[in-house]
Amino acid sequence: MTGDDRDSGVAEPEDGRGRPQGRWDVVPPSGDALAGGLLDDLPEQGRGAGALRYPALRTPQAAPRRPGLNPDRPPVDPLPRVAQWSPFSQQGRPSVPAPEEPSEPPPEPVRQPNVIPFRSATVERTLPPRQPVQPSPPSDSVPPPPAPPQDAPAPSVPAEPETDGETVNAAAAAVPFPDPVETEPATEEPVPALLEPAPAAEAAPEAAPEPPEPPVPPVQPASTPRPAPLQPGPQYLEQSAAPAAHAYSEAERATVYRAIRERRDVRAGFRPDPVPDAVLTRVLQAAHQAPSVGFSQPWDFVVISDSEVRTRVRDLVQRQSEDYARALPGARARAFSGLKVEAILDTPVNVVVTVDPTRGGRPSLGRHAQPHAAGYSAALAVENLWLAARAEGLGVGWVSFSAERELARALDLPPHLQVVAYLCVGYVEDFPTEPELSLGGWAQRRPLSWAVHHDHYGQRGLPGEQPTSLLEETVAAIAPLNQRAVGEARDRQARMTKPAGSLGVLEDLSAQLAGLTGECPAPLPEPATVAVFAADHGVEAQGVTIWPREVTAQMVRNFLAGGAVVNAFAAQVGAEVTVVDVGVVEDLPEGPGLLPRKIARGTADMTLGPAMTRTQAGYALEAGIEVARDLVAAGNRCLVTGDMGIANTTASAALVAAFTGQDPAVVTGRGTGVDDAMHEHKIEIVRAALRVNSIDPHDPVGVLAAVGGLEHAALTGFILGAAALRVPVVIDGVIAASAALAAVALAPDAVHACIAGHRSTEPGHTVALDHLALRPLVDLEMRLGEGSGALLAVPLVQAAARALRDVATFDDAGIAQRG
Ligand SMILES: O=C(O)c1ccc[n+]([C@@H]2O[C@H](COP(=O)([O-])O)[C@@H](O)[C@H]2O)c1
Ligand SMILES: Cc1cc2nc[nH]c2cc1C
Repeated sequence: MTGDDRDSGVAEPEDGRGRPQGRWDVVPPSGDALAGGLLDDLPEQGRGAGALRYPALRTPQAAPRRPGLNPDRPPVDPLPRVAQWSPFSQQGRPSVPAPEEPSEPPPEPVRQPNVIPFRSATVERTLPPRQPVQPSPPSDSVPPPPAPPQDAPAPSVPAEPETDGETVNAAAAAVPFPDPVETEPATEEPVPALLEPAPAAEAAPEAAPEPPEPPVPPVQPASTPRPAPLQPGPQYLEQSAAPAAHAYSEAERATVYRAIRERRDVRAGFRPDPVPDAVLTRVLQAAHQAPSVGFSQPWDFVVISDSEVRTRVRDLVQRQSEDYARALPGARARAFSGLKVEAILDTPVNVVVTVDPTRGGRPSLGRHAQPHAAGYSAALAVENLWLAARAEGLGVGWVSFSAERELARALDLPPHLQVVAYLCVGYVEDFPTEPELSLGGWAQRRPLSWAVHHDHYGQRGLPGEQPTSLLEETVAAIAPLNQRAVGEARDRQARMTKPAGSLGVLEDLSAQLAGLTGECPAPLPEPATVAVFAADHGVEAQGVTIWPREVTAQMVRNFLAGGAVVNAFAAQVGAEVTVVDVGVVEDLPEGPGLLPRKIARGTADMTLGPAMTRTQAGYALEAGIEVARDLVAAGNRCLVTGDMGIANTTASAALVAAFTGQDPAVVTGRGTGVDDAMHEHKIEIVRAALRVNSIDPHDPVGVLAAVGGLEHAALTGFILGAAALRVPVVIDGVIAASAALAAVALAPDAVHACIAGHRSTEPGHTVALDHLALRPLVDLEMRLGEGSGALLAVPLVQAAARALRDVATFDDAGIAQRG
């Protein structure tokens, strides 16, 4: 073992299970092998048709291909496309049992009788009928929703409420979400973005008010006659039966929604004017009226104007933000340097909101089961303060760049109090029209529809809409390249100060980026981020790799510690690394950089039956889509695929064979480095898996479930998610390419979002890329995985976009064109 190996904590091939390197003798499929399988005990396993399942995803024959970047490209795949597959279930999502739990035998090869056309009106859903929402009684902790009178017009409410961190549309440059997508014919009409529309014109904030001369209104203003307090009991029930009885007038409701919509986390542009005591008291009163668990009112407000105290806090914050900035990769660091994180000394007053989690002592109604509820209550006080401040024309900035205990000490808080929020409060020159973080492209607002589920998590849709599955919705959003933008790119390339065609493949690439984003030139594909999907494989038991399964978890730890090749290459190209555990057998440490999305503790041995259930494959697909969504909403404009999973080149070979029809001998490679004998054996194992599982390439989810891995399914979702959001996704080696085959089988136009980062030495990779008609950008005889090859291609992708954006035309530069 080398010193490096020891450092990384990665076991060598002969480690752990006493398996000598080069071992190739086969463990024949047997009941014993099954008992040791990794398949989780999900409800439908081997339990027949009545149990929870994902119906087969099938579509009628694909429509003729629409024009892509290269009309001469061979059709990607003759398979019928996508389908109906529903993650809906009446049962909760099963938890992942501990590894030592005995697992059930894997299911029978999945047969799906209930094949239904995609988006057919006749799709049978398991959803119970939606009940009308009853108005809830007012209480201290649940404010009544303002139900509009049935016959009254709806109040002018923007399509979307707001959170902090924030919006999107104001800065077009900050919006990599799908925008104008043209199906033929080309049109200037933008296709609605996946993001919510901009707030209506009426939502535009007024000019910041002059700090008012404080005519001090009463602390409890009573602008409207107060209705008689409701009494509990029958009378109360009667009153609540009339839905509109307690609604505010339309104008009043519009004002409430306006304050919510226009609240901003303000960092800059504060005025020095003092906040009058009466105004500050009103705002604090609003905070103090917040709902709280068990009516415990666990907050205190420390109002700070002393500049010495504020300087102390500012110094703490500065130190933390410098540490944070140092850890950021390229494009993120540049964006962060332009952000103002605090206005501690720029505001006349700071307010610290604290929580006493012990307030009220023992009879802690509501807190006994949910100990965090005290902190949540204090956060509600913060929101009340924020809204009231907005109504008063005061800006508020929440500074969270300081370690809580450090801050508590700096503020001399008693040890039983915790800091919930440090707020900078003052009058402002202006309120930003959109959240500052979205104006700067740091993050984007997630559409409301992403966050609303019905009855069961995963049944998504706005109220009144028919819920759809994430896969269905994602596939439906995938469209061809925008031919207008492609044409503009080609036209511009012809006029750029370079001989025609001299940028070779990069010209195709920049036109693809323009067509994908619907903009010419396309926005620069940065920041880039690599998502490394990690999982284990039951087929590892068949002796198809020289490395023990435990290395998967060990390498994940290495990724998180920053010690792997993916970390080095990501640092080199300024990308962020996110590791996604979709199926590692071991428990992994919680912490930054790891997304815990474990669906099962590895797959079952695919030579004995399906590697996964359809449900597992479906959850993994969804996990991948959600990771893509989250990374794009977090401001990333270039996604990179990564993988880690001992034995996953075997599953990749099986997938490539299944989707391309090639013989296992052609597509099966040596993975991490097997010798001739083990290679022959590996080919036979792939053959066995394809034989045992009845493979129907027209059912991509079925293929993934039969011979794929959890990371393959998640990568498929990741690629589909990127394509739906019209963000480029750089494909790494054979694992990602086999997932791309599944993605393109589900949604043929997904290929337009794909950029082949490199060519791995695995033969199946070349077969897959040829099938997809993708040309790799880098060919360095690499075969590592992790996203390493794709990361090396990221600067090329960015250079292609930059050339189209920055290079002058002959006209601009006053250079005569030949001929
Ligand atoms: O990306 C590739 O083309 C590639 C080629 C060979 C090996 N790998 C990596 O090696 C591991 C699987 O190799 P094996 O031999 O255990 O199947 C897995 O973690 C992959 O990321 C990856
Ligand atoms: C050490 C090691 C590192 C890897 N990275 C991706 N796959 C891998 C497989 C092994 C064995």
